[in-house]
Amino acid sequence: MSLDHDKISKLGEQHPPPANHVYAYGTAGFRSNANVLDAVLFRVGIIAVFRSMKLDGKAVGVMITASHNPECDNGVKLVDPHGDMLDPSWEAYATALANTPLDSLASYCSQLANTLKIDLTKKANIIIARDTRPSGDAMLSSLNHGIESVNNGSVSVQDFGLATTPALHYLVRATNSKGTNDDYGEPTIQGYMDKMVSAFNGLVQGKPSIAPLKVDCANGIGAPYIHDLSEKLQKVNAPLTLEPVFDDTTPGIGKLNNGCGADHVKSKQLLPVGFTPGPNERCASLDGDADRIVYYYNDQRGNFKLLDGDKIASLLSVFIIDLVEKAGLTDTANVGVVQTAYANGCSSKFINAQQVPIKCVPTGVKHLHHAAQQYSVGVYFEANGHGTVLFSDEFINLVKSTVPVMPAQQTALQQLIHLSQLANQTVGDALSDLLLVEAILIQKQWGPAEWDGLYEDFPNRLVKVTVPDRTAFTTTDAERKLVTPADLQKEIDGHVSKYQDGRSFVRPSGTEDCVRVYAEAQTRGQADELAFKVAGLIYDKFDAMIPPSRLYWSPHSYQSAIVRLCLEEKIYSDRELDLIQVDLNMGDNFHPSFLAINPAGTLPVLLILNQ
Ligand SMILES: CC(=O)N[C@H]1[C@@H](OP(=O)(O)O)O[C@H](CO)[C@@H](O)[C@@H]1O
Ligand SMILES: [Mg+2]
Repeated sequence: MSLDHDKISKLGEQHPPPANHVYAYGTAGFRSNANVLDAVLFRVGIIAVFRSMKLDGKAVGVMITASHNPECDNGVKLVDPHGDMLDPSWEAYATALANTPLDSLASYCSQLANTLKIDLTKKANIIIARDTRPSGDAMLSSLNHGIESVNNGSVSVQDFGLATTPALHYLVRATNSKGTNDDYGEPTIQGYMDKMVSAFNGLVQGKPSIAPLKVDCANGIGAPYIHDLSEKLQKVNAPLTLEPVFDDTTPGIGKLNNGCGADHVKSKQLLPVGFTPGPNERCASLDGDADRIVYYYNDQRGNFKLLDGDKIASLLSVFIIDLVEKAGLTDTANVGVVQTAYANGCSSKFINAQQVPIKCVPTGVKHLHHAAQQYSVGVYFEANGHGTVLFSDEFINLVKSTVPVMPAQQTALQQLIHLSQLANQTVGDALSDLLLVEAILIQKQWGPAEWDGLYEDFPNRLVKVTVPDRTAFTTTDAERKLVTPADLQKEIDGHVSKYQDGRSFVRPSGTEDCVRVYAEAQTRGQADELAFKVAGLIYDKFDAMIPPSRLYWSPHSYQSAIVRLCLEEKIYSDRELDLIQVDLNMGDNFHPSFLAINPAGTLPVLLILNQ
């Protein structure tokens, strides 16, 4: 059987790629402004069918989302039959197909099917979902056209409409495992919710309730899910009440992720705009597709305190180790935590002190997920709040086959089973993580301050630097050290050595055209200063490529670098800037200053000194 070239060409012509646009299937699939994605969606439809045919008709997932990005963006990523990310070897095929010119599209499809040895007579099953973005409908229709263009009559499509990313991952795994020994659950949204609620209930039954949790839904798809979850918890009299805020999902009014959501809170280290929780009130923020969550609260003195992915991982690992010990499995099971270079140094110290091994891997969920699979119980979290807990089959079998000798051991064994059913086994999941955290807080009867008291974070700063060519930056040691540009690492180390507990690294972003600079140190001022000094090194190196400055004075090279950064990212009007007072104690010429960061939250755009 061969492909119908006419059909592919005719349908493909309705979705022409824009001129001179190069696409890449990155860490988060294809992602950019929605207005250049039409052709990509069409081609992803083709790849999805091929992938499913190649895997004997097992369901593969397609999620249309741009997560925490602004509402005008969109994106698409593929989910493999087990519910995890697309096999990396296929990322290259997806990239190649997305960049194929229209006139060779049909022939390239045949070539690809040939290379991949795809039996074109096979069935294919595609499961689709999308987030609340206004461009979602058009994206969906391009995707369906792509699927149709290679439909041999045995392609089935299940469209779940608006859904969160982790729900889609669940649906794919549940669909493929239905009726097997490895049944993951009912392949419906209802089944997804019910599985979590029932596992949560198992963990908290009979416990006294704790204060309500305010949940910032980023004005995204998480909103209806949190409302639904809240009703379900009420129905079963769970000791937890959810209070959704930022839950307006009206498309096209620009509210999605705007001044709210997990990315805003984590990267700006600020509350959602206009949100004023009372002292010690526990709050959480989801991102636009509800696969990330961060917690926070204002302490008694009104200081904003962030409980990010590292704090969540720490809470989970403390709880899990205790359960494993009570279950009598410490000698047979290995519990481990997987982090990236962005994990706060204090979290790593804390986790190590609990005798839990930590593995540091490169940024990107696929790396964390893979590393966590090596443990009996693998807790993985990116600092930005994306993560989950994976339980190996061997460990679950061990728990099920262990005969308890004491009631406390029996309880611990049962709780481990509930935990394994509550934690999403396919991908980071804001709802499942929320319930995991809440179950632990309920068990411990802790408020946010007690949880926060596990350890105190080092202040840290993340800035992004636009460079002419980010591929000039290569790294080693799980991205913590630069290999190229030559000698830059030595210069970074030189700066770092001047700070007590200082740490800083530079790596090229996998999702944006920039390099990221991370720094942490003992005080906020030192962390900022170190980040800017390292950012300055990069600017000084690439001096010639930076547009001429028309701004301010520059007594020190790195400072001029910061000022020049403004031009790259354009100057925003005063009203758009968030002014944060920082104490930049950088030598005699410097005085307490104001640092302004742009609305994206990462880049310093203006330093007003001598105020
Ligand atoms: C510092 C940071 O938060 N980086 C994010 C970001 O990757 P970059 O490669 O840094 O652009 O997007 C990834 C995909 O969403 C996410 O996995 C990762 O944590
Ligand atoms: Mg997301």
